[in-house]
Amino acid sequence: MQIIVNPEKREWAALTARPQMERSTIGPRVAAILDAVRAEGDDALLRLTREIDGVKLPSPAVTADEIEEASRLVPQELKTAIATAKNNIERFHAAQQGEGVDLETMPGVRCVQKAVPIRSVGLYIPGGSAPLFSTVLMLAIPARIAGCPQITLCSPPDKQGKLSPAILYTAQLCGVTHIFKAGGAQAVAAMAYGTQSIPKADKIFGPGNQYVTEAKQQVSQFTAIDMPAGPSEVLVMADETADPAFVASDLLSQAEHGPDSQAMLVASSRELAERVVREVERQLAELPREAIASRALDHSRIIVMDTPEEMVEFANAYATEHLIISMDNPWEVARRITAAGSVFIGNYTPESAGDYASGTNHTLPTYGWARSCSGVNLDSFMRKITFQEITPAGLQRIGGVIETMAAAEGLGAHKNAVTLRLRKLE
Ligand SMILES: NC(=O)c1ccc[n+]([C@@H]2O[C@H](COP(=O)([O-])OP(=O)(O)OC[C@H]3O[C@@H](n4cnc5c(N)ncnc54)[C@H](O)[C@@H]3O)[C@@H](O)[C@H]2O)c1
Ligand SMILES: N[C@H](CO)Cc1c[nH]c[nH+]1
Ligand SMILES: [Zn+2]
Repeated sequence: MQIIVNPEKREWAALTARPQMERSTIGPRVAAILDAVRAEGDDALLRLTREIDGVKLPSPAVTADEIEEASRLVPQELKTAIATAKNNIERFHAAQQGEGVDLETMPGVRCVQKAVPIRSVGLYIPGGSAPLFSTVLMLAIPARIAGCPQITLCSPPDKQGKLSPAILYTAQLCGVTHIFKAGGAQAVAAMAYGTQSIPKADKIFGPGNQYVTEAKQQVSQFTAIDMPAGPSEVLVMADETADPAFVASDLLSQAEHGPDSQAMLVASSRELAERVVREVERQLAELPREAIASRALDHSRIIVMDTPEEMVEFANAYATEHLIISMDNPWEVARRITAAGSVFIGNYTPESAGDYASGTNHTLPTYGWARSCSGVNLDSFMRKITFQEITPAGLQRIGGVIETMAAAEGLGAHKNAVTLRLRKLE
């Protein structure tokens, strides 16, 4: 990892840049996939699955036998761990349920806001380089709590044409209603437009690689999406109170997701930075996904900054998916964070706790989208509808305001809609 000491402000734009595939390459490739699935439905989906994922399927649907077999194949220890994680994620997301709003803004003028679930949601579960069954928990649990009646899941099949037993088991456990073997941009297209087998979703959720993320952004003209949740990234802020081995393990835990992941360290001294580098090298050599992680580290960076204020400013400028604060008085530092997907406080809060089991959601904005987007949460699966009712006395109170404003905008019909009613009340 490259160490940069006290960079000038003008260098920050380059230092906060993400490794991205050329949009001019990936954009047209994804657009062609979307067009094919839109035009030909299941035929294109199965053809693309054969060409890209290298497996010939008779149908994208998962059978009842496959689901039953999956439950037998998942070891009890994993089922117990999934149950604990599910409980924590359910508790954190159920606690996000609001009371709704029902109040009189003026006597006789009642305004109500009510959350209603999205009818049909599509969940993308990554499975290219690792089947992320934990993502099923992160998406299906809030969808169920929100009350979404139709929950469709797509995930890429392996070379034997199967989904991982852990994905199938977790999907069943969390109340997913339709499960399909489809990955990448073609799966996003199938959920966006619907095919003969796959129901059209009103909103598509889930993380994925650059093809999946680009596809979600392209279909967002037709179907809502959660947010761009692309290749994983982490930024660790560390001072002399940090443990270099812990910091290295957190950087590597995101680097191992994919070659286009990015792990950033903002350190308070060069000495700390060098200790972390030594730890990264030591731990990396022992990782099963060493090759993937080391490619991600090629475009990862260590920035050394003199003051905590500068470190905070840089973290906010980077707007990372995951932010770890391994610094003295971490909550005080966290108070000044204005852009991050999810924040991990102190030396004993590894980022992987949020990936799996603490209760927070791991589907989070990447590429700096944390400046304007939230991660997936209960609200993501709802729409808020407003209602209003005005009594005759209420209209007599507010009517003049509406008439004056409508007249000032030159909209006579708007004004009349009030005037006619007020006359009737005279
Ligand atoms: N931001 C988040 O919240 C979050 C959460 C979890 C995972 N992730 C990220 O999700 C990603 C998972 O990626 P993955 O690749 O393992 O699985 P994936 O399921 O996202 O992508 C696999 C699919 O990509 C498609 N694909 C691959 N190469 C292609 C090509 N050349 N042309 C067209 N399509 C192609 C294939 O259809 C394949 O099925 C990682 O980058 C990880 O960091 C992000
Ligand atoms: N870190 C990923 C989000 O960027 C989520 C994940 C799932 N499994 C392991 N990690
Ligand atoms: Zn992770």
